[in-house]
Amino acid sequence: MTATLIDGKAFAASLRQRIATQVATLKEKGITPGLAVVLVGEDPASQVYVRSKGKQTLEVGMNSYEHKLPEDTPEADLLALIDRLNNDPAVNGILVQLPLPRHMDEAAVINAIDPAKDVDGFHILNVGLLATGQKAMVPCTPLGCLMMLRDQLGSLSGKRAVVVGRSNIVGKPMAQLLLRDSATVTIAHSRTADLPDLCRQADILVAAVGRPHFVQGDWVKPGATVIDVGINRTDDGLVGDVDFAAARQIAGAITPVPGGVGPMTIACLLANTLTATARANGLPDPEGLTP
Ligand SMILES: NC(=O)C1=CN([C@@H]2O[C@H](COP(=O)(O)OP(=O)(O)OC[C@H]3O[C@@H](n4cnc5c(N)ncnc54)[C@H](OP(=O)(O)O)[C@@H]3O)[C@@H](O)[C@H]2O)C=CC1
Ligand SMILES: Nc1nc(=O)c2c([nH]1)NC[C@@H]1CN(c3ccc(C(=O)N[C@@H](CCC(=O)O)C(=O)O)cc3)C=[N+]21
Repeated sequence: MTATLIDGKAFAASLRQRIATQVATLKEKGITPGLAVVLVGEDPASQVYVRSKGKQTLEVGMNSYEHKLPEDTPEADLLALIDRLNNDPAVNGILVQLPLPRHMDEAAVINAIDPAKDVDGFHILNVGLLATGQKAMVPCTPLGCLMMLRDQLGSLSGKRAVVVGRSNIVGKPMAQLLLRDSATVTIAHSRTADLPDLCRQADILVAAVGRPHFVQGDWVKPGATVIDVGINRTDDGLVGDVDFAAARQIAGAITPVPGGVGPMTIACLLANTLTATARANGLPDPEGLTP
């Protein structure tokens, strides 16, 4: 039996459709959500993401504001731009593309964003709200993974989940969301002992490592749901962190790369922008877009 393919591209398209409908309703009230994306430097991969984010933002009926700054921009200039965006009522969401140039203090920049406009969910206030089970802005990649897992499995309660990777942008918030849904969660990383054995216990296996084909087919529990967050550019094109060809023979369901988590990340960014806009206007959270 080969695994069910979890079609992130189609899931994201239907999510964007729902978002577009809700944006249209807001516009009737005279409210147009606005998303500002800030890119510092010339990284070609980042430019691709920023372009597709901008395009999809417009497609759902939101306003898109792009700010491209040169690589050698002083940190103070970036902080001044963030301050302007924080105070601009047309801007409901702010995303500063990471990684930042080495001369900048990433934490200081992220924490300068108004937490209510922090559509990445990286601000320490949002991290703390998520960790304590309060209403937060939730990081887009883990939120997209959660939506696909719930769609695939229904309840996650009591399932054993292993998250490989402990970054602030993927691994840790993914673990928080799984825990909130009452999965039994283990976070693995580069110092984890017996990683293959640990992975073999997982009903839900999330790979966010940044190494092409790192998770082997025989690390997968038969029937498990495998979420591949990895985006690795190789000579064979874009590949994930999971040996997809081998894993799909064993898993119950698996996300492909491309066409899995990536498109859901961008759709969830639009979802968060809509949520931030609703909250800024004292409206209830949009249906089905928050965890
Ligand atoms: N699809 C999408 O929308 C997105 C995809 N990504 C992709 O996801 C991947 C992960 O991203 P990100 O979390 O930012 O990456 P980081 O580099 O910040 O974190 C990688 C994690 O993997 C762990 N790791 C590295 N080597 C090993 C190993 N040999 N065994 C076990 N664990 C290991 C590291 O452990 P340690 O902490 O011990 O060093 C670290 O916790 C990347 O491919 C990235 O491109 C990222 C964001 C969004
Ligand atoms: N502040 C910030 N927030 C982020 O969310 C953020 C970031 N910085 N820096 C970079 C990473 C990476 N990331 C991706 C988004 C979409 C795809 C995506 O749509 N991928 C397509 C393929 C696109 C292609 O072909 O290159 C897919 O997987 O099908 C991938 C990766 C968001 N990130």
